Amino acid sequence: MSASDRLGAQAEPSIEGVTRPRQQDAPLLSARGLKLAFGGVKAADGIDLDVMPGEFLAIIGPNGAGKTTFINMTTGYLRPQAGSIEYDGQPILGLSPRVLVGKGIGRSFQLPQLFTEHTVLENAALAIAARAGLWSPLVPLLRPQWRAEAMALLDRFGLAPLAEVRADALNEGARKLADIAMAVALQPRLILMDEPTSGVAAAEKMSVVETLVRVLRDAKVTAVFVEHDMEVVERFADRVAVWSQGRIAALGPPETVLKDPAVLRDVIGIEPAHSHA
Ligand SMILES: Nc1ncnc2c1ncn2[C@@H]1O[C@H](COP(=O)(O)OP(=O)(O)OP(=O)(O)O)[C@@H](O)[C@H]1O
Repeated sequence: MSASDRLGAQAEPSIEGVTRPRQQDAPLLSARGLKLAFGGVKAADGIDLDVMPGEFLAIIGPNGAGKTTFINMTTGYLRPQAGSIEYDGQPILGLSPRVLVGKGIGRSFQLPQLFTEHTVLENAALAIAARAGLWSPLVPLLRPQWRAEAMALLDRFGLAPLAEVRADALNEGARKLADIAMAVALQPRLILMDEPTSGVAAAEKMSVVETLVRVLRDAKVTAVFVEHDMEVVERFADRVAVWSQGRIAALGPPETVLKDPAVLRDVIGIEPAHSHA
């Protein structure tokens, strides 16, 4: 998918639906019995998951476990063969990514989807213009209010000093933040992030995560993120879901799940020190 597909897909203005009262403790996202097989590969084999408003839920698991498939199903890029997904109490299966963005479901990608020949500021302004339902490579920066909003957005992500830098000249940490800033420009209530720290140098990884967590918490955005770095999971996730062969093998707070001997062995690759042979 190209960067322009991404914004093109998000450019349609949202239609305000009738919101019905929700219980305080109702999940924002609720998946039940999701199944999807590619040939003989079961990428989802009965996924049940509730994500509560305001929580940060990390998804961990080995390569090929079906983590990205879950994000693709939730954001309208893949349709499961069985099961249901509700967002804010409403069924969303079959809705396009564009419609889901309008409903407040944002996403960032493993490989950032930026307009590489444009500056960071232009990228942000384009996302803001897309939210307004307008699309033109030139119009956004001609509108002073979009430029001002784009600068304010970049400032929240600590990217203001890089506003005039072309996206293809950014290091990976800044690129990831710029990508997430574009998703935040679309004002999501829920964001799904596929490996927000992959490729980011170890020295800057924590500051990248601290920045994005601060911005998302300030904006009261609920987050689901795929993560391979257990230190990041431990520090920033409220709960962890462990994916294994298309199923959720464990779910709970990091302090519990990351001590589970099976998780240590199968996901993190550490043999537990004391086993009951
Ligand atoms: N569009 C597709 N067509 C065919 N097979 C697919 C497709 N998408 C995913 N798969 C397969 O489904 C399985 C789960 O893939 P998925 O990308 O969801 O795993 P993952 O847990 O995100 O892995 P990774 O950590 O490597 O990104 C893999 O075996 C993958 O090859």
